Amino acid sequence: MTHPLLIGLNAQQQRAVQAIHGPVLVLAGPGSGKTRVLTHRIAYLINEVGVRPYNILAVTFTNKAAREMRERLGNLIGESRAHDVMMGTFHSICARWLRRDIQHLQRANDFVVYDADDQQRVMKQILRELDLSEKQYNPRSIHARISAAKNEMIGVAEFARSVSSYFDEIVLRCYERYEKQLLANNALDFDDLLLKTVNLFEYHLDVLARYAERYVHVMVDEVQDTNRVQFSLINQVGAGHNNYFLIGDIQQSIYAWRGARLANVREFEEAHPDVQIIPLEQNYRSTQPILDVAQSIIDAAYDRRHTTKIWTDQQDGELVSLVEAYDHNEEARWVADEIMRIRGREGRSLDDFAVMYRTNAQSRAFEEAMISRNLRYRLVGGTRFYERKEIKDIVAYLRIIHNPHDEVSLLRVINVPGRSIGDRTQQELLQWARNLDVSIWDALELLATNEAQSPPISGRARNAVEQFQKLVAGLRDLRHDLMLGELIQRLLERVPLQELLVAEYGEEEGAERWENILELQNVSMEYLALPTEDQLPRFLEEVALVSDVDSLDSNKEREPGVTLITLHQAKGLEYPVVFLAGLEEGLLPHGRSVDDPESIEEERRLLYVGTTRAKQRLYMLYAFKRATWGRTDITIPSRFLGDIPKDLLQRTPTREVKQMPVHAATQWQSNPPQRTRGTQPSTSSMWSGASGPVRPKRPEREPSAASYSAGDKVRHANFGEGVVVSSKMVGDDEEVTVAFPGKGVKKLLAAFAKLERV
Ligand SMILES: Nc1ncnc2c1ncn2[C@@H]1O[C@H](COP(=O)(O)OP(=O)(O)OP(=O)(O)O)[C@@H](O)[C@H]1O
Ligand SMILES: [Mg+2]
Repeated sequence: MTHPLLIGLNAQQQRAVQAIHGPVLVLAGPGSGKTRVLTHRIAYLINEVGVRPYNILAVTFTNKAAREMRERLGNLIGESRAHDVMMGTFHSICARWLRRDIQHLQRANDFVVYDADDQQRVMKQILRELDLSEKQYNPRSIHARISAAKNEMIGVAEFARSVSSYFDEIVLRCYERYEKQLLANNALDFDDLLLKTVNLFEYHLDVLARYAERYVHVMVDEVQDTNRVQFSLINQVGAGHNNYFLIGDIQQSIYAWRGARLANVREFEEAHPDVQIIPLEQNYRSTQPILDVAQSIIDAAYDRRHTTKIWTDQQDGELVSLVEAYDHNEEARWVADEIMRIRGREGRSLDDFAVMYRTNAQSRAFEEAMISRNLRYRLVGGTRFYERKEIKDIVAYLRIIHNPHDEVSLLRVINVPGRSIGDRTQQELLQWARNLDVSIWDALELLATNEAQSPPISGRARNAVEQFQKLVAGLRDLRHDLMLGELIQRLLERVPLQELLVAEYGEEEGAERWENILELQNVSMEYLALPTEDQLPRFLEEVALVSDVDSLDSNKEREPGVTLITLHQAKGLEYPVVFLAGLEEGLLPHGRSVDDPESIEEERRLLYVGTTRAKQRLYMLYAFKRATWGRTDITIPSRFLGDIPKDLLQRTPTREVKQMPVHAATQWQSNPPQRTRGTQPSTSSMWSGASGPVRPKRPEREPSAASYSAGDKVRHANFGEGVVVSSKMVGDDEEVTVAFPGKGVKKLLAAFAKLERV
């Protein structure tokens, strides 16, 4: 009889679930159920084999994936058991291990994790200290070099040995200081989380033994995108029981630029000759026409050693559409209109749609098009909640309450709200602390206890600094005894942030930002189940680790919306209807990669990943003209489009193109695009659409007239009833100013505010 946990799996998938001893590698194409198998396998191990959840380690690519997996697992075997499985990204798992064991590396357990923004602040401070100009030495590039070194497990000493250019010399000096600064602040950056864990295991075999014994099963999703340090971790922790379950797809490797190594998989096979390799061949996600297009893109790859064939029994389905728009604005408008058309026809939820693109900057046109049509959307990777200034301020306070030696956070809020501790005072304090070789916090304590000899500041500034020290020390005293929510409450009572926000941003924006802070209170509720003293550290850890994709479902009771997402972030996800936008030379493949055949191939795989996200309908778009870097240029369609046989695509004209005398598609039919390999395709041999007749520039759409006028009565979901004061068109949208009795005057965008007339 089939075990319940094997129902809904095909024979190959069942085999993968039941292969529970020794190393197992599942390398299979997109949509073949790898992630589903991983989830079922965990459930099977627990329910059927009797493995304790505590003994299972499962690594996912994003926190969102981990959450989803935990939820599905909860449905299969019950929430409490699912909860005990160690599941998360490499970063979140390492953070938890280090929290427990970093003292073996002579570091304190109350470390803070610096996110990208904090890392930049440190870098900038270092450039200042080294008297290097930010203009000449981009802090971001220097940090990227340091990060790449860390991912290759190259420390300062080893880096020093390999310095071969003047730039490296500069990076080395910054690297040294950067490490020192992080140590002094008791902070770890993202890369440290992995590197320090590998170090911990390398130098302390007794600690490693504990973990290696605990994790009887080690499972990793998206293994093709692991870098060197991540793979070392897998090998270290898995060595105890040798039960590895690694799944991935070589053709979907798209993170080489972040240090991902395909060689990891090959080396794993070499190191484990007994590895079982299980293929999965049936695709359950996409229709045949979509898979055919995907296959043709990947079949043209240089390296075809790993090409896996996938098949589906969903033979029917629409041909993939190829759409040429006039420019990026029309591209966006056309997509938005098409979403409305499909919705009208098929009654789909907005959740069914995703627009994918190569670069974040491409999102703007789509956002505008969605807003003007009143289509709700979710932008993945925009300004995230935790990157908003007011939230970062509160989090910085919470971090110094947790670890006052975190100087980045301390300097961030020492003068928030304004306490007359200006830049000069801060620099003097910093200098003084450096001379005494103590942290700024230690220096503040010396001041407060009057033990300081020749302190650098006096009078009002000193008084203000002492007040600040008292404030933080007072909150620190409470940190073990108060729930996270209560602690935030106390902080807000003592630091008048609400007034500050109103003073700084005005009534409306101030109120909006204050609401964000209140939202943080809601977040704190999620930690209620933890012991009081664990709530703050766990919260801080998770704040630092939320990745872009996680903002997808930050709001639990969210309303449906179109997803706007970059191709890199779309990995592992699926949507019924997908629009791939901007398939042009310079965007995909990206301009940065055109000189390097390896990078071109990675761009090809990126398109493959995008194509295989679609379940039922796929659109591939490019624009005839595009504005980039402030210039509008005529584009060349992506060379990858030339690899798709023309009978697999249907040309879908945009409204405007339809009126053209010479239709691009007709020329194309008689003049198919050439296959291009590694060379810049010439316009003439490619799409006639791009080189076709000169098209008239179409006027922008007439802005429509405002629909509200002064005196109209309206109702808003949060603010209640109000009276329209004025209304005007801003771009495509209507900005309505409404007076709500008792709530004040608000400026609202009609497309968002969902006002009801009363
Ligand atoms: N045996 C099956 N029967 C029905 N549906 C399945 C089966 N296996 C997988 N699916 C469904 O197919 C879709 C793709 O599965 P999944 O996301 O696990 O694929 P994947 O191999 O991880 O893809 P990717 O490489 O894109 O990460 C999911 O919606 C999943 O629920
Ligand atoms: Mg998957």
